[in-house]
Amino acid sequence: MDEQGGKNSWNRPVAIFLAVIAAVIIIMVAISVVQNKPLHQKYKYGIVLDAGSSHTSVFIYEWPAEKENNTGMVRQKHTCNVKGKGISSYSANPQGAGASLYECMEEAKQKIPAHRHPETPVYLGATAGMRLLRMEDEKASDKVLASVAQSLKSYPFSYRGARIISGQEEGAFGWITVNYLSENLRKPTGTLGALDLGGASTQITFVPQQNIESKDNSIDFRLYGNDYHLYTHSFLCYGKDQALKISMSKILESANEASKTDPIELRDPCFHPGYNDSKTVSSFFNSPCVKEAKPANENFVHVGLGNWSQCQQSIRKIFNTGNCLYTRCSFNGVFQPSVYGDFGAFSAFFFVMDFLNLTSGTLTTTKKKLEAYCSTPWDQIVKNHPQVYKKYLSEYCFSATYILTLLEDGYNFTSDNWKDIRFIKKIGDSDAGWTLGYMLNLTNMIPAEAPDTPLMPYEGYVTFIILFLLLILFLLVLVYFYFHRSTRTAQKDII
Ligand SMILES: Nc1ccn([C@@H]2O[C@H](COP(=O)(O)OP(=O)(O)O)[C@@H](O)[C@H]2O)c(=O)n1
Ligand SMILES: [Ca+2]
Repeated sequence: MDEQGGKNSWNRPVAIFLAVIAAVIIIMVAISVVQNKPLHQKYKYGIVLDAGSSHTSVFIYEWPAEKENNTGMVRQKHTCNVKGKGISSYSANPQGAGASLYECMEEAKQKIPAHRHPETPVYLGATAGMRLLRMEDEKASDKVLASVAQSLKSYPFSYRGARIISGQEEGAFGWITVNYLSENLRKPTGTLGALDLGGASTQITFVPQQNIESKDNSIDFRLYGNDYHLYTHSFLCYGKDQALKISMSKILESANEASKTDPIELRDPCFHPGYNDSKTVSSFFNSPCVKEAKPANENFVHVGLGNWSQCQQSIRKIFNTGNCLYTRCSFNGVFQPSVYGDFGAFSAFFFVMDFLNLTSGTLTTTKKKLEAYCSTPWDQIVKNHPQVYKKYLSEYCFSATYILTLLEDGYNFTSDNWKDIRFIKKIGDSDAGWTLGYMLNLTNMIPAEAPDTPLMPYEGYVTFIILFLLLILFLLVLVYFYFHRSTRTAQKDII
């Protein structure tokens, strides 16, 4: 009887104990399931139009609504290239600028859920093409901006402005984009410098080791708890299309002086041997970047020579490396500290170097390959790339030689730090360029401070909860055995 009664008194606490274990586990599992129930993801959207000198692109960004201020949450959802040339080409027909946006904006309406349209901000930023038009004819540039503004206001989105952004903004927001996307901002060291090459201007932006001696070149940002002191400079007229105009106008001017023929024959080392095309002088002397005297003849014959080293010599003439009033300069008297750290080189830096398979390799091998490419006969080049529009195809030798000269003679990169330049188009899903940084800034999505609690990824969270449950189970089993043993010992003692 005694033994029977002892067993019963031993069973009840065990049953209670097991019930408590079960309840704790059920509660923990329930909490973890509720916590991790894939929330019905609510996305927000933003639209930025990059009105470049050569063309306009529409970028649609999206991000989870609850995670606005977390690193790397905004991603590129869609891009659309506006048909035709850049908005600055509509100076004689401003209405055409607004109308040109129609197809891409209609596409944006399809890509973004309708209930989000009214809250989706849309920004247009115009770069160097419009800076040049404003220099030449401010009224015309105002009309073009008014036309694109009117067009954007006619869509169901939240219109937030159409303006010409400054060269500093273009450089700084390009830097923010690449560092946001590569999540470098959370590390105290090791940011990525940004090199952007457009058609009409080029930007260099990085965190230097030296003092920034001119305040025009300095920008401060507080991001993710760190203060960044950036060097940035934008060279108007040093995009690849304007650089070609400047370089050609210099050769044309001297060819005109030497030539007795009509039309003038322009013998150009930067074009392939066998290249021969009739062109108009006005198509090169139509920019405020060109300062040379315009030859009287309107027509000239453009003849290629395919001589890389002569090509580089002629390009060097557009960089003025004297007259530096600071401790060091890049060119044209512009202060620049020594380049420092890794760089992402995007836009036309990437398009040109990628087309020529020159995105990897040393500076010496890159030069050798380019030399061979430039001396390849034009008919061979055309045969190798039948699908590429001939105007673009003919300019790659010039463009790549210009890129090497800008980086080496202009920005003072050397064979030693050439490897620090990464030619990139995208980081993850998103294009490198100023548009993402511009939107993050205007929507206040660049947090100044680091997040208080670092977010745990979903998989990490689940693993953590499972381990935690196992630990609790283990502890309870231990307690149970301890309790069990002490009960039996107590029973023995009684017996
Ligand atoms: N697939 C592409 C797209 C653009 N590009 C060139 O990239 C440059 C883009 O410049 P952009 O229109 O952004 O001009 P900016 O206003 O930035 O100076 C132009 O020179 C285009 O011709 C290219 O080489 N390949
Ligand atoms: Ca651009």
